[in-house]
Amino acid sequence: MAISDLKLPQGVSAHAFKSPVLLAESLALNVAKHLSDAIEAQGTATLVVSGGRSPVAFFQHLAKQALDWSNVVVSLADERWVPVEHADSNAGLLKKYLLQGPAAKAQFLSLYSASANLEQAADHADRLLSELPVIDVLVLGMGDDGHTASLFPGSPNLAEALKADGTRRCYPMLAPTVPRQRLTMSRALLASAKHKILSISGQSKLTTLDTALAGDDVAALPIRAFLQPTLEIYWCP
Ligand SMILES: O=C(O)[C@H](O)[C@@H](O)[C@H](O)[C@H](O)COP(=O)(O)O
Repeated sequence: MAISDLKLPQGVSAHAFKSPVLLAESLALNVAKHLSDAIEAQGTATLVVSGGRSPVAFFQHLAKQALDWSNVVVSLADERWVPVEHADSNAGLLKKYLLQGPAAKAQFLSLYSASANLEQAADHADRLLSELPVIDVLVLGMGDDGHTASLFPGSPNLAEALKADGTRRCYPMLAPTVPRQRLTMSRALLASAKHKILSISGQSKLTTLDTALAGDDVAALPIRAFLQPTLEIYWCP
């Protein structure tokens, strides 16, 4: 199927690119524009990004954008509960590819803490996130199973974390794959972002999106929580 076959609701738009590099370049320009507009309007800008493997090129392009990085706060939609030195750490990924050069001046707000257990780490991140300014730009990813951030179908805290009007900012979650212990921003916090973007690649994710658009059980496919105004979808094969 093609991205133009998706039956997108009003307020949800899609951009298709021929390659991951072209997507990364365009996404970086779009995000940088929103961040510089926010800095101009309010003095600071807040960016929340996702981890995984596919955002590397986007991070590298974004790091090259001329921005007043010292006035940018960066955080993660979700984190694996591993120290920053661990190969699976999203904070580690960010430090390696985004918070480099001038972008190293950005303030990074980490969800990870070396607490006694995952629940305590989530409580710690929840408190810390009360200091997070309004999110100007959110970049989500999505798995083939319809998870986004670390809102995984079947995870014990999913129903709570998916509450549209919830006040908690961070939840402990269990992923189906290692590292299983995750920390995720709640749906309510993620949805409060002013500009929401979903960046995905590959045919299988288009199929997941098509299935998600055809139903409304958010717990079955948590990405459904974000397929509503306003969302920009970036896709490449
Ligand atoms: O820490 C994580 O794993 C992510 O934040 C996760 O939600 C990711 O965005 C999706 O799993 C898609 O990952 P890819 O874009 O690498 O396929």
